[in-house]
Amino acid sequence: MNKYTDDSYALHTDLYQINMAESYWADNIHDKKSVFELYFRKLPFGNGYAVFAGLERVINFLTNFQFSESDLEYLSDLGYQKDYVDYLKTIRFTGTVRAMKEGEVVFGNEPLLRIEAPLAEAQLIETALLNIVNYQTLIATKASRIIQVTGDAPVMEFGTRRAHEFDAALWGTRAAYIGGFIGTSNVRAGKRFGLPVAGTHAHAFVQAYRDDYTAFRKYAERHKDCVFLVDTYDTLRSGVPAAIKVAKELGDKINFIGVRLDSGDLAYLSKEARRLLDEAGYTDAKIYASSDLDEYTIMSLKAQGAKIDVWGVGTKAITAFEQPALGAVYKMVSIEDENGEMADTIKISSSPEKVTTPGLKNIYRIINNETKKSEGDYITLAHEQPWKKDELYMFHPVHTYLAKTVSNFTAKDLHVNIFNQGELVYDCPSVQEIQSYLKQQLELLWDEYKRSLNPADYPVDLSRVCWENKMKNIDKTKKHIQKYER
Ligand SMILES: Nc1ncnc2c1ncn2[C@@H]1O[C@H](COP(=O)(O)OP(=O)(O)OP(=O)(O)O)[C@@H](O)[C@H]1O
Ligand SMILES: O=P(O)(O)OC[C@H]1O[C@H](OP(=O)(O)OP(=O)(O)O)[C@H](O)[C@@H]1O
Ligand SMILES: O=C(O)c1cccnc1
Repeated sequence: MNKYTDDSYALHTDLYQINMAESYWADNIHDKKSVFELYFRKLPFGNGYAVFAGLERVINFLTNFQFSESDLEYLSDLGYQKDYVDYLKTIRFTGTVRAMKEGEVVFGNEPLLRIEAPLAEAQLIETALLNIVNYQTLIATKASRIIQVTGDAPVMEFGTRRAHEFDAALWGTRAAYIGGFIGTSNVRAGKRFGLPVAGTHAHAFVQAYRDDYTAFRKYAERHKDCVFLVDTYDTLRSGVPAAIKVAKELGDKINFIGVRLDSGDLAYLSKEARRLLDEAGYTDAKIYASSDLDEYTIMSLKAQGAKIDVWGVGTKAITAFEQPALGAVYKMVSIEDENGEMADTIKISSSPEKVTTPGLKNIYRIINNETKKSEGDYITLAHEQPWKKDELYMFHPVHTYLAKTVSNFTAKDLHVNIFNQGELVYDCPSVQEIQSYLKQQLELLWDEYKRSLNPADYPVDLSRVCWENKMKNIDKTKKHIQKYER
């Protein structure tokens, strides 16, 4: 039996964060002001955009950030000295955070969260923030990708049984809803987040009653809304005819919503099921389909003329099938120097995409006032005021010859204030509001960025000031390092 109570998330971190914080504390630099940014470099699934999710849980985590007595006891047992453990006991999150709203359409190299906090605090929260944002953003993006293919047809989330354990099912379901799914079969997620819950029934129900007709009849005697699963024995000879028979017998006593197909050739079976339902007069009855569906299968089924009205998607959305992780990172961009001034920091790498962009920054979406479409995103140093400019010169930060001048634009600040020196200053919207926010933001994007196959590259540019500052820091840091090279 484990003697420690699992009663906080403060240790939901990598050991090296605790060790680094210990050195900062021992060296008395733990309270130095620092700035970190959380961002990913590459869009997942080859998609043209991603959907930011995870902020609500990040807020919960930071609000409650505190080592519990059992955390401290465990750290003591691991061998950490009493004076350091006593310091950890006092730690709370006292930083300032700006972040994208959940449901924001985001791209590579964009600061999704900007954390200004005492160095030790900023370090101790890194792992949990990445853990939350990486997963939820990945699932919201996968869901949105599926929604781009299904169009107006509703998609239900069915993935809990295949999710990577409880937390992934719960928060993944929420993320899928943000991405555009209309509801979930997970009842706990419904209760917790106010998501619509719905469902049909399983093959076991038909097996329990031995035949389709008896099973559907028993189901209908107790449940008004009926979607009958018709593929347990023989979809077209037994399942669909039994559904029609029960619908006729019970008439207005039930709301015969339709049937669900879960195996076989979904294109053929859906067309035949449609024909049988229409011939029986049930032209409004819906055909649900599930069975390892994802955006590719759905696209193919639509191309085959499948008559499917509602899609049930489980495994491949909740597990982010194809790409198991989003590679978001958390990088220091600025730290207080010996004189109490903020100084830029940079990480240089032989791969250009891994070189960080130094300084406290903001990010804007540049919206063309005539087309109402976005021209691209524009990252500036915090003191810049792009909204005051009449013209903006936007250029690719690596291939700088790719450039354009934009006029008559609105610069929308993509960050909102979340914490101000430890105080929460943001009201989390409901999941329904987040879902509709995403829909509105997608309207700003040309279709070329939204297609699932080979989408166009969306511009994420640095202002000239920000770009020049980055180049200056690369030179300066190289010179500094040369002094230590042998
Ligand atoms: N007409 C179709 N075109 C393309 N893909 C299809 C079509 N019909 C079904 N599929 C997909 O093909 C796969 C078929 O799955 P699989 O062979 O495992 O069996 P199944 O018919 O679903 O039966 P079971 O789940 O009982 O094993 C699923 O991913 C399904 O979504
Ligand atoms: O296919 P997914 O996208 O994951 O959707 C959820 C699946 O869960 C249920 O199947 P079940 O667990 O009974 O097993 P099955 O795959 O054999 O139908 C349901 O009938 C779907 O097939
Ligand atoms: O309600 C359903 O049809 C359902 C729920 C979970 C998994 N598969 C299907």
